[in-house]
Amino acid sequence: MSLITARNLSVSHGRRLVLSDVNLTIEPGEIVTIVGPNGSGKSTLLRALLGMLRVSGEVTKKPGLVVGYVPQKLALDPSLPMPVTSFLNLPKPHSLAEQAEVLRRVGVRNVADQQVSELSGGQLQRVLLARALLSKPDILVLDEPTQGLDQNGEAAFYQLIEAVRTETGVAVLMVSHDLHVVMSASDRVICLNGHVCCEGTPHVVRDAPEYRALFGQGTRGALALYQHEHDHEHHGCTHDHSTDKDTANAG
Ligand SMILES: Nc1ncnc2c1ncn2[C@@H]1O[C@H](COP(=O)(O)OP(=O)(O)OP(=O)(O)O)[C@@H](O)[C@H]1O
Repeated sequence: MSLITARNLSVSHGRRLVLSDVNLTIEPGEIVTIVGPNGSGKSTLLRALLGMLRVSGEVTKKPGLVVGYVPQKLALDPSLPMPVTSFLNLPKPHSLAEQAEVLRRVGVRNVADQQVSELSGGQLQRVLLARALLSKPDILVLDEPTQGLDQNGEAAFYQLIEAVRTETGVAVLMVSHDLHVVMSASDRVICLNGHVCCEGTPHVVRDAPEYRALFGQGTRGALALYQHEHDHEHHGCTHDHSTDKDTANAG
């Protein structure tokens, strides 16, 4: 059974239609990335899929689905002492051994006693990932998890995500406002601009006219940083939105 299915999903903020008629499914173990310009509705789509917004259409989740959410930013008061080990116990306590194992897994084994507010950007993202993994999720949901990291940091983070997926079989749904390296770490990319412009494997989307109208070809170089081998079937783009080019804005 699919983990999450959206059918004819539309979302309005006030009177403004932000997402219209989105159809998608997330299957167990796959890495799906949503790309699109600023304001194209990526975060709205995530929140709608997570049941945080009123929508029209239908969102179905596998019964008992466990979601590990990795936020874009952490809203912690920096003046409050919060060692990593306490942070990992929110909302549910975990043994020190479990914590040590998951910190090791995400490549920050020595930060347990540090203050969360003193972590570097890359360390913090890994700690947020560790916390999400402690819930043993069926799906990790990440909203622009590498904001503020440089391109190498970004590539390393997505390689880690892929390694975790391979080890645990967790599905991954990520949002990015740009192509960068994230796309090549994905099995499937959904290009969003208020609606699904095109979707498919990274290469299919990269070559799709709808995608190029939004992003041009300037991000090709970043793809070379990290290539992911695809040995499964390619999905074609679903429909032609050549008129999108008139309103395209690379943000
Ligand atoms: N709570 C809200 N109330 C009103 N409008 C909103 C709200 N949240 C988002 N919007 C609007 O909905 C549109 C889509 O926003 P959303 O945050 O989903 O885009 P995004 O693709 O994630 O953008 P970015 O790449 O800049 O993060 C934007 O025009 C935004 O201004």
